[in-house]
Order: sequence, then structure tokens, then C-alpha cells
Amino acid sequence: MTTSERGAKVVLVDIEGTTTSISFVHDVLFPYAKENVEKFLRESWERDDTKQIVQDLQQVHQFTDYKDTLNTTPANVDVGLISGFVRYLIDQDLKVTPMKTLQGLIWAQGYANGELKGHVYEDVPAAFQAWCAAGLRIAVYSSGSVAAQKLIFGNSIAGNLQPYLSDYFDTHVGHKQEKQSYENIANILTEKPEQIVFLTDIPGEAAAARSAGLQAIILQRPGNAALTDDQKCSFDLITDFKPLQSLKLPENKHVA
Ligand SMILES: CSCCC(=O)C(=O)COP(=O)(O)O
Ligand SMILES: [Mg+2]
Repeated sequence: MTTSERGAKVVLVDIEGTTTSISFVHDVLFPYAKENVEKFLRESWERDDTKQIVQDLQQVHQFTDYKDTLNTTPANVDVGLISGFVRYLIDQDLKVTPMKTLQGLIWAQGYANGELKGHVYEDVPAAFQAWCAAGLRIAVYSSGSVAAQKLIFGNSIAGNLQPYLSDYFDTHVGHKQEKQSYENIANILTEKPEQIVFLTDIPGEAAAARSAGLQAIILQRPGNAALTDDQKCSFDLITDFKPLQSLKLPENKHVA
């Protein structure tokens, strides 16, 4: 079935495990943020955006292993302790919004000084080009901050891919395994949910998107988590974007 037969107007892409390898995010980006967080915080400590992030991080510590050690007042907060807390959140891969905002600021320095280049699979630029040529909008939805999303696509190994992208969404719109997040995205895009095709590697995200009425397709990139037989039966599966470049999408599997 083609995207036009599906009535698709927007392709909504996840990043990690979809456009970009999990290994780049976990073995390059996350270590870069962990190595540089303390230096970044010390250098930017007096900036308003850093103060806001630190304050927001203090609101979430009580739900973590840091609940007994990070219960200081904002005025007494220690850079070393906050840096340790950020490294802990990264190690746990907790998608906490202020930590994701902070990561984006740290990565910005790495992209600017040439230490980082955003990984995208080789089929991604061609698919972006084909979808734009066919009049589809391409939007991004990732747990990484919007700023981090713009950096990865703006400084990718395939060049600047930002011109293909019309909209960016992060956890400010809601978490990725919640139906409401996809309803919010459809509302902001002013499209009917069924006219949005969401591409992701995570079945819980695909299920949440589908419960909001979006079409969902799961990527099975090298290094992505294995799917159960049930998940394989429930969702459309692709190993890369090539089948979508000609706008031929796999048969939709409808699950109530
Ligand atoms: C914006 S690139 C970094 C991606 C990231 O921080 C992350 O947690 C991956 O989340 P995704 O929702 O893209 O799977
Ligand atoms: Mg992903």
C-alpha cells in the first residue's frame, strides 16, 4: 500500500534505532555528555538556562537512588553532586527532560568543535529526499531535546539534513509510550492521526502511536532489540527505509 493510498501526509521519525544507530547514541553521545557534564556545569553555572536545568533536576532526584543525597536547597547545590546525578540518569537511560536539555547543550559544543558528527543510516537521506519530493512533511519525535535533534541532523555524516525536516518534538509534548503524546503531535501538526506514519524501533512507542490512531511501522536495524513473535505479528516491520523510498509501504496490520 502506498502512502497516498494510506492518505499519509506526515512521516514522523524516531531517532535512536530508526534513523541512527543505537550504538552511536550509547557509545558516542552518552559518554561524551558524561565526560563533559561537570566542566560544562562549572563553566555555565551562572547562566540562567543552567540554573533552570539544575533547579528542574532537583525536582526529580527524589524519585531516584539520589533521593537521600541530593536533598539540598537550590542555594546549596553542589556541582560535583549534580554532575554525578546526571551521569547516573544517563547510565540508567532515564528520559528525564532537564537532563535531556542539558545533554543537548553539552553536545552542541562537541558538534561545534568537530568532535561529534551525527550518525544516520545511509538510506535515510534518500528517503527524506523522496518523501519531500512526494509532498510529505517529515517530523522528528525523540526523547533527545529538540536542540539535540537539530544538531544530529544538521551535522550529520551525510551533511545538513535539516532542510528536509519541518517539525521537531521531544518529551515536552509527552513521553513516547503514552497515547496522549501522539494526540498532541497530531493536534500541533493539524493533521488527522491516521495521516501520520510513525517509524520507530520500540514496540511500546508503536503501540502508543497506534492507540492514538497513527499508523506505526517498526524498524529492525542492526543492533536493535529483538522483537517477540507477538510483536512481529502485530506490527509492520522494515529493516531500513528503502521500501518506503518508492512510497511502497508494507501491508498495515491492524490490531484493536
Ligand atoms: C537527539 S539524539 C539523542 C537521542 C537521545 O538522547 C535518546 O535518548 C534516544 O531517544 P529516541 O527517542 O530517539 O529513541
Ligand atoms: Mg528509538
